Amino acid sequence: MPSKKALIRRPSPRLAEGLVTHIEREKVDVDRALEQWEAYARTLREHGWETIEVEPADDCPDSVFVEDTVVMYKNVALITRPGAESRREETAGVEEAVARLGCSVNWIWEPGTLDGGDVLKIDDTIYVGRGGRTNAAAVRQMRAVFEPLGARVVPVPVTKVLHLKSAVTALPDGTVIGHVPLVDKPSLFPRFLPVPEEPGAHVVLLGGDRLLMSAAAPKTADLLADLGHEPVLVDIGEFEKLEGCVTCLSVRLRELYG
Ligand SMILES: NC(=O)NCCC[C@H](N)C(=O)O
Repeated sequence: MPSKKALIRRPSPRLAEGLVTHIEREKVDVDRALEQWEAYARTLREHGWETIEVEPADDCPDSVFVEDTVVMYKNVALITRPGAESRREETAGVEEAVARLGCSVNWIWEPGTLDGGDVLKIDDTIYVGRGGRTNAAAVRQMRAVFEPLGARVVPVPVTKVLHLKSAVTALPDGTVIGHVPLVDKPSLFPRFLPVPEEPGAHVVLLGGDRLLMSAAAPKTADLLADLGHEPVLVDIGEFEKLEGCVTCLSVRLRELYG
């Protein structure tokens, strides 16, 4: 049954200690981040999404990036085992939240490691980035969980950025978009549209033609608007300093029952 709920998680007061892997560390303004997070959540609600706050994890600096802790397919939640050890404690609160919503719950087990940011779903195709955070054992485990439900799991290499979805996401019609210098192999995707800015590669589908995007990608917003989409821009600059993007601040639950 279609549902429009989105998990979000309030930033930790320790946000500024979050991990940085592929970019230079910059000072994060935690108060500003909180304002940006509130505006992000408000935007989801303004576009018809009921936001559900996962219990905050104040000791986990990266916990606001809730997308990395769970992957949804239909009403089945796969609780991840994050590739960075410092993020492993984030999953407990998320597991509780999805169980309370009536999802079936599965887990990635050791030696598997998986970050939700490495998972891009386009209908029943689930692309998984095999990069710094996600390993082959997790790809096999994900196959075992989701393929019996009708999915096809397609692993793709990720070497230039933190996560697959740091490099590419998909438009409502399934076209994959990405900033070419950061995409390992654009030809792996059946339809690929290059975008001119790195943050332009990240869209969250709000419904209809509406695309939630970073305000840091104005040229891409113009390009996509010119193609008939409706960009909705949010400033998430403090999270971008920690390699976050619009996708990682929420998990949309689109097929819950009851
Ligand atoms: N899915 C995402 O894009 N997550 C961003 C995670 C950023 C965080 N600082 C990390 O390195 O894990």
